[in-house]
Amino acid sequence: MHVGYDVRNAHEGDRMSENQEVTGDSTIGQERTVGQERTTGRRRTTGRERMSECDRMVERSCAADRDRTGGRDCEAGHQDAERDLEGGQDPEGFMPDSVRIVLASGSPRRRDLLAREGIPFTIRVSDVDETLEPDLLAHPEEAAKKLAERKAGVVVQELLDEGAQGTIAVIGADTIVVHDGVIFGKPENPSDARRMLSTLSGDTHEVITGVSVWLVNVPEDGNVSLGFRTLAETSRVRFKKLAPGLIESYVATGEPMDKAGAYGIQSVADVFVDEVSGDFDTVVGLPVKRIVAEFSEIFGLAR
Ligand SMILES: Cc1cn([C@H]2C[C@H](O)[C@@H](COP(=O)(O)OP(=O)(O)OP(=O)(O)O)O2)c(=O)[nH]c1=O
Repeated sequence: MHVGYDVRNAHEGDRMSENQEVTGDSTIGQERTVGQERTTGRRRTTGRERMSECDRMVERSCAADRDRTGGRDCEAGHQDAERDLEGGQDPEGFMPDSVRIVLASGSPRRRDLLAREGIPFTIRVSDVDETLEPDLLAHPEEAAKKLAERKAGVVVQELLDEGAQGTIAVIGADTIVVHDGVIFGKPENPSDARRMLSTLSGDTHEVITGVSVWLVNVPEDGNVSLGFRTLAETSRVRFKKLAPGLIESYVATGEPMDKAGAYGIQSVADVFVDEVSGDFDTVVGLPVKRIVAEFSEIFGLAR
């Protein structure tokens, strides 16, 4: 299967090159290597608006897709691009000989899940504002996709700012818990964690993980090509009735604080769970099987 990217060469309006003048602060994120050794040139840039430019690009892409697909969502639009490529049209000659994979995440769960696939990758952690615009709060799947796009996009911009060369696939992801249409991210404090767990107790909720994969190609002539595709996977989790004492002692461990919905199904909180419908890894934070299947060409080139 061809990889479904909305392929574009850098051109007026979509250009993301190292020459670009943007403003805002930008401490380059830390990069760690998993699977094999790599080094990355780093420089500090100042006064740049990297994120807003990536956001603008995402918005333009989604709007263009909506126009093109008669109102269907961004993912559907990108699937149209996939079909174009499957039809043998790859005018940009986008698929390279080898790809470097970057996981744009500080989540140890995502690192472990991707490492399990035996694919070499580096980790790049970036500070991304995860505040959701009010209109997205009512559309959880779109919200997870948007945050995943932001996380990958900010790392793409950093890499371009640093003058990275070659072909790089950047993966961003975001996991949210949704109960009765209300989005639960990470708890703000222990009492927020208690509130979330009490709400989830004895009921079923969804866990949505959005994943955005950006493919960037910077040949020696500096003519940047860039495409991305975003998907979301949903699993349903049914919780047992949780006794207040159990919630209290779990919150006291501190474990809920960095997890959407205030629990980690992969650890002691598995005792809260009656049933999972759907992919378990999606709940933990990364639907790796789907990612590897849908982006098999990229991962094949990275091995
Ligand atoms: C529901 C659930 C979530 N989680 C975690 C996965 C994510 O790490 C976290 C949701 O927060 P995210 O904002 O998706 O991710 P993150 O901030 O941890 O990492 P990054 O943005 O750098 O990629 O919750 C579990 O580990 N187990 C679970 O059962």
